[in-house]
Order: sequence, then structure tokens, then C-alpha cells
Amino acid sequence: MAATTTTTTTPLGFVLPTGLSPRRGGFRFSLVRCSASPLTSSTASGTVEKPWSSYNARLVLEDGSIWPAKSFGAPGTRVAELVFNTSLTGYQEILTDPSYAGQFVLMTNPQIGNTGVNLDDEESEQCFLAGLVIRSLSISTSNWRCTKTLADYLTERNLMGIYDLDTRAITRRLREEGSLNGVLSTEQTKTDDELLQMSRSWDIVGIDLISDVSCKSPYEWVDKTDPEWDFNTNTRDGKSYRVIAYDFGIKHNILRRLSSYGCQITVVPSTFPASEALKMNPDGILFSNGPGDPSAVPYAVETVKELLGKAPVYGICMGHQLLGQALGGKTYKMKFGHHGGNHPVRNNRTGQVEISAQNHNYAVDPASLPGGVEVTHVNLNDGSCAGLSFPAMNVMSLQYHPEASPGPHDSDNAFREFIELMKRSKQSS
Ligand SMILES: NC(=O)CC[C@H](N)C(=O)O
Repeated sequence: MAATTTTTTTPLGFVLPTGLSPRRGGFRFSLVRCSASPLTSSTASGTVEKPWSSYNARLVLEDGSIWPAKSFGAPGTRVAELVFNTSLTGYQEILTDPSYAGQFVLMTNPQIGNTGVNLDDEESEQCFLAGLVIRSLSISTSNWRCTKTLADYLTERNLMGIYDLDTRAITRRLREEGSLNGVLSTEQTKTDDELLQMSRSWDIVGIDLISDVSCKSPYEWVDKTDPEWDFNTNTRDGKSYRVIAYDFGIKHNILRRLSSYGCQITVVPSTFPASEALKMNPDGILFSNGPGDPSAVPYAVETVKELLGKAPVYGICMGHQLLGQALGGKTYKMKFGHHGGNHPVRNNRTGQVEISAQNHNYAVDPASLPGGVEVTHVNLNDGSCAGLSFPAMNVMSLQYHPEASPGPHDSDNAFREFIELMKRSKQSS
């Protein structure tokens, strides 16, 4: 699809917008329908075939591009921020990762759905993301753990999914322009202009998305990683540690890994008072992953501040970003973030490189951090901060996902490091 800047009627019969001003300046694209193939062709009899007549959905991006697609999930109209994920597998974990609230996820892997879905790969009770965008929906579903097709799963969970659009072209656009807001719709009564306006009048920045996904009351977590799937078991010391896990949108696999390492876990809501947490006399506190803008949740940063120095703490992704702020640093929005299972990270202390699973659109600015806070890990793709430590207060955090669900397990040792931190702190008290 070639980009066009004309503002008249296109050869496809599409009327380009007049008087629409982009939410952010500088878009190179006007409202234009994008497709990999010509949309009409004449037959010998003179009738016009309409190959797009089976297209019953549209993705309209805030840059004015329109992507006709086919729906394979719930009908409706949703606005969200579009991000791309480069993981080859793990779409079910992605669908149930609460950190994707407020986002559409576009999978760059062209074929999705071939393993269906199963009962064990859920990362939370619900699908929190706004919709799934894929190139091709597998025509067959085949896996020994499969209990349902992806399409049935999405429909049951009232989640939108679209396929048969040029996901490579959209990914290139996101890489060039940065993250884009968009509207996904199956409603034919809504005009393209309406959907475009919707995408331009919405913003994920500055919104607290944590309160929608966090649990409402504390609960105990006991499940471990299934022994058949577990690895790295020889590093366990057989001791038990009492951990409070702040749920900012926690993934089950973080809890499973902590449990497998011997932690007795109480999961608490994002608004749980620090004073109550301390009354439970924890050996350590975990701040979980979670959706949205970390600078939009000052109440969570306050809680983290109150807990600093009182027990060893471990932050993962959103938890890392909250810790960064609690230590005096700032977060910023990245151009298009990191979402995938193949990000190289250097551990500055050992010099070793881990291939990691990542999912974030914000990062901690290392220049904003006070003295004594050490950047322990660096993302080798762009040099951004991927891990922090503040030994004086027994703080460790990672911007990425040691629980790696989906993803490679190179970083699993971070859970052992948290155990060591708790152990040392216990011995010295
Ligand atoms: N996985 C997460 O915790 C995401 C953190 C944060 N919402 C971001 O996008 O950067």
C-alpha cells in the first residue's frame, strides 16, 4: 500500500477527510484505506467482484490509515493503543496478561491460533487487552493440550479479534511513527471519520489502569509451577519465605515461580496500606507488573516509598517503574516499547547476556536516579534501563519478565536472587 497525501476522492471511492487535525502533529498519512491487493476487479460479464465483501471489520489508526479486516471474535467498537508483539508463541498468555489493558496487540508472527487454547496457560482470570490483531488465523487447531479454538475463546470472552490485514506494513508504521491509538470496529454504521475522531480523542497516557485489573481483597497463593514443567530446581534451599505480592495486574506465573522457590504468598490489592502489609511481618515484598502509565499512579509510588527499607523488595516491570519513582527517578514513554520474547539484556554485574521476555511501553530514565541506585541490567537493543538495585535498602527490580510466560527462561535466576536477598536480610536482623 502506498501512502498518499491527497485530500480528494481516491480511486477506491474513498473520501478523504477535510478539516481533521491529528491529535499529535506530523502524520505523513491522510485517511486512506490500506490493502495488500486491489479491492475491485471486473469480470467478462461486466459485473464487479468485491473480494473485500467478506471484510466485516476495520482498524482505523490515528494517523488516518484504515485497515479492512475480518472479525473472528466478539463484535463491537473499541478504542486502544496498538502495540506489536514479536513472540512466536504464547498468544494465550498474552491475551490474559493484565499489563495489556488499554492496548490492542498485533502479533508479528503471521500465523496464530494453530495450538488453540488450553486450561493451564492463563496468566489471569480474564482477558484484559482490548483486541487481538493477526495476519492469518490458522485453519486447523492441533495440540494435545488444546480444549478450544482461539476464535471460540475470544467470542466467549467477548474479546475482539481481527485477521487478514497487512500486519507487516502496520508494524513498520508503528516502528516509524511510534505507538498509535486506534479503533477496532465491526459496526458498519459507524463512518471512518467517526472512528478516526474516536482514536484521536483518546489517550492512554496519564490514566490509572491498575485499579481496573488489581484484585479487590487479599488472598493466599499456593500453586507452584507443575513439576513436569519446572527447571532450575537444584538452586532451591528448601526454606520458606513469607512474601506479600502487590497486585498491580499480576501474572500467575510470577506467583507460581515464587511459590516454586519456597515463598508463602499473600497477594494484596494495589491500594493495600503499607502499614497493614508490614503488620504481616513479611520476609519480602513483590511489586508486580501492571498496565498503563507508571506516572499516573502516585498512590502506588507512595505505598512503595513507605515500604522501602522495611523489608527486601523486588519489582517486576510496572513494579520496577514504581520503584524507580519511589527512589527519586522518573519514567518516560518509549517510542513503541518492547513486546516480545527475544530481547537481549546485559547483566552489568556478571557481563552475561540473557535473552528475555519483555512487555512495556515506559521505562525508567537512569539519568534521573539519585546516587547509590545502580543500573544492573541494560537492554542491548536500545541501551534502555532494564534493571535496578539499591543495596542500602535491599531493593532489586527488572523491567522485563523473569517469569517469562511466554518466553525464554534465562532470567529465572532473578527469583533465586530475591530469595538470597530475603535470606541475607533475615540473617542480619
Ligand atoms: N508489563 C508491565 O508491567 C508493563 C508496565 C507498563 N504498563 C508499561 O507499559 O511500561
